[in-house]
Amino acid sequence: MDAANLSWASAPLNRIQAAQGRKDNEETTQLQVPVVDLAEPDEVAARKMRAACEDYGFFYVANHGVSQQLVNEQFQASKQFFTQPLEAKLKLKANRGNRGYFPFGTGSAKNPFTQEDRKEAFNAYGFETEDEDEPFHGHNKWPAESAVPGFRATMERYYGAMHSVAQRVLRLLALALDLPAGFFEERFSRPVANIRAVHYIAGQPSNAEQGIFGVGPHTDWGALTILATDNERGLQICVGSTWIDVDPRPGMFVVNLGDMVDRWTNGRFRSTLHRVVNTSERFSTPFFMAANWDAELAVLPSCQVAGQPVQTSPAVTCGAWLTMRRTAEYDKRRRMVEEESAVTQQLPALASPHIRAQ
Ligand SMILES: O=C(O)CCC(=O)C(=O)O
Ligand SMILES: [Fe+2]
Repeated sequence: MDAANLSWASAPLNRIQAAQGRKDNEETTQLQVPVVDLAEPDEVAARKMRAACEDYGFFYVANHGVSQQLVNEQFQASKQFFTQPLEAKLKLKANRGNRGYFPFGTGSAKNPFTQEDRKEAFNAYGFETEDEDEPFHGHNKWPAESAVPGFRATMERYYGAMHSVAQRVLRLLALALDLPAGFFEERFSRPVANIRAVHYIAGQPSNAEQGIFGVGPHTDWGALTILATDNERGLQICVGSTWIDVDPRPGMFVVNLGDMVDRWTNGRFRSTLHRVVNTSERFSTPFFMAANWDAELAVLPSCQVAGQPVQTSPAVTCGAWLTMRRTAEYDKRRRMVEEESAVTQQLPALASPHIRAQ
């Protein structure tokens, strides 16, 4: 390992501290999640992605190739879905497969230390199986075509577009790690991936001091998340001990890394704690992509650095990791989370004591 490789472990904090101390026209420069322009040559985009992944675990993507019309149609479809009477939505209530409808206040909080999230949501995956007992497997639960015309077709089209963006991001991510561009292809040949339409309810604003959130502080379980939001603010990420806003930017998506990339890279590329503090009604649609169900989450050889501890225990598969994170969520089994979860590793960084107090 050369000196340049050895320095990556301390690079993120150094860079962020430098950014915090910098003055620009007498005003302190605000920390800003960087933009990666997907139309730039691979080596340029990969270099920017590398810095963003080390410093923030978050970046915007511009020139991603998805039309604004499809993004708008998707939000229209999502609104139509949530406008249905609760009774109709409850017929699609999600079960073990994590597919279908998640009503407001029914245990969908991802962080066992906060109150339930102030949102309702709908999940559909890019694959279906006959096995309804296995977590994350089974059939999607679409509403009848007559109930929400065009919903399924629009969401499936949107899923396809997100999958294409994700594949481009994965190639750049491999280059950013000095690996061949196709390195991740095999691990994502049958990804556990889904779109999640989310509705943060009107009249249910967050209150961070009271531990009330649209989505409580959490890390994402998978490898990559590609997020579209409406124009309402709300997303915040934890950098050092500060929460910074990641506001909507026209024509761009927000991409963040999940726990799987954090594990593969031994923490070099971060799965960053984030939350939603919304003040009014808000719609967002994350696309979550985890690896193949049986992909191993062992640290990549190129990310094992002499002198750095390696996250080895236990070596898990993608499916085991997802199942464990979900079990921790639903059962609120704190000990399991404390032992295993990146959420807990980052919790001491939180400013508000209320979050842990419950
Ligand atoms: O709605 C957002 O802005 C982010 C949602 C999120 O972080 C999640 O669902 O994992
Ligand atoms: Fe998230």
